[in-house]
Amino acid sequence: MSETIRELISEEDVAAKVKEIGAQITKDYEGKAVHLICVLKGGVFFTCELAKRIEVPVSLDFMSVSSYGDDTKSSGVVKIIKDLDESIEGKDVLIVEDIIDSGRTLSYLIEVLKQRNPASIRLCTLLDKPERRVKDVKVDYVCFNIPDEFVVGYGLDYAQKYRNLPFIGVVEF
Ligand SMILES: O=P(O)(O)OC[C@H]1O[C@H](OP(=O)(O)OP(=O)(O)O)[C@H](O)[C@@H]1O
Ligand code: HPA
Ligand SMILES: [Mg+2]
Repeated sequence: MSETIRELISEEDVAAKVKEIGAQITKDYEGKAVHLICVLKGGVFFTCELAKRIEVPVSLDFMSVSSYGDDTKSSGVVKIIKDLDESIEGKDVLIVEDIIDSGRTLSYLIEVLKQRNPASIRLCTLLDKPERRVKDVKVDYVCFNIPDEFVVGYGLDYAQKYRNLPFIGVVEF
């Protein structure tokens, strides 16, 4: 069975919105440094583009969690595959995600990171699917709200494919 991809958000629209959110973050963190935590693998493209649009000092760390495996449905179990390299104690942490869907991944991650005493913790996501929420998550920065469809591109995968698409597309089976 092979799938096709229908464009949902163009490369140009993503770039413009990332710039806008970067400017908002710059304003909100004025006089501080921001410690970005990229949630691998999906968050990596967005993190790189967003970091370039933030004009306060930025540091970066990476965490890898997985709940979807190669499926379009969450397993419901979030696993830490790679933890952070550095302590976040006293830092202003901004978690950067590609998508909040059921909310399971982020509600788990926020609980884990809160225990480590950061000065603050906020969440920025490229995409939000609010209709699908199972776990409540407070999202501070959202680039796009999207309908309940499985999307790929700009870091998001279906069975590890399509992460490198420069736009956001819907998978049609
Ligand atoms: O809100 P949720 O329902 O928990 O879904 C969102 C999470 O699922 C995806 O990760 P995935 O487990 O597919 O790992 P990946 O980023 O390596 O593709 C996505 O990148 C988010 O981290
Ligand atoms: O729509 C999606 N696409 C890719 N990965 C995902 N993980 C949660 N939702 C999605
Ligand atoms: Mg995935």
